[in-house]
Amino acid sequence: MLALSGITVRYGERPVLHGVDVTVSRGELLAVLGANGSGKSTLLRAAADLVPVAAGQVTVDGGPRDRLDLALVFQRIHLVRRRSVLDNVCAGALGRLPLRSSLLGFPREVREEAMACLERVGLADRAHDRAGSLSGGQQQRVAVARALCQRPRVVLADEPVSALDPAASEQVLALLAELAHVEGLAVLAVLHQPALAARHADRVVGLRDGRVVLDGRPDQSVDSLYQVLEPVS
Ligand SMILES: Nc1ncnc2c1ncn2[C@@H]1O[C@H](COP(=O)(O)OP(=O)(O)OP(=O)(O)O)[C@@H](O)[C@H]1O
Repeated sequence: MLALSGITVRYGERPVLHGVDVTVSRGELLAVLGANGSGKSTLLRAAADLVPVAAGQVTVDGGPRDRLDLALVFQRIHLVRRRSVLDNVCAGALGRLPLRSSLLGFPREVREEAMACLERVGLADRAHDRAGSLSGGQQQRVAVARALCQRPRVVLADEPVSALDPAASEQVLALLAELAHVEGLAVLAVLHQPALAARHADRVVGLRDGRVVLDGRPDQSVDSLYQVLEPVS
């Protein structure tokens, strides 16, 4: 389980998260919704240790978090476009490989594991194509495969479908839900689309001005999910 407890983040003097408590169980896809500036990305960055927290703590399965436990998927897809799809997925394993072996090319076991990750996202047939030749939705699925190849316990996805068309968005969200349900990962995804959250997430957290204002099942009321997105009057 990923547990964020009492997370407070300030940028300069300005508090952006005020003692936020959020948990994501293994096997669960949690969607975080909120208006622009409500603190969603900051929460994800705090979980990933990419921003200093003024107070609170982050644990994974009850212990201190290890960088390798957490795999990140971003809105802007960071693939090496001129390298093969397979090499990009292999890069997910870099954190656990000795530098020498990665400089010499990825070992066979890693390439086999990366291939299995590509099968998982339905792109094994594109393994030897240049990553840059894939569509945006396919590239995001490669980014998910790379995250999987890291063997994480937690996946943190920051607006993973914001740049994708509706069909590709559904595919990527369904894939993230499957990783949670089948692989038993804890998956936290920051989303802007309540309808997508309602269809795919197991639980939804709503943030408003750096505070949790909703935490529940996504089927409770899509209206209440939309209300979270309304700016504070
Ligand atoms: N590096 C930074 N330095 C200073 N202020 C920041 C920084 N990053 C974010 N902020 C501010 O913190 C607040 C929360 O930003 P954050 O990006 O977490 O919100 P968000 O909910 O993810 O927004 P969006 O939906 O627009 O991506 C905003 O007011 C933003 O201006």
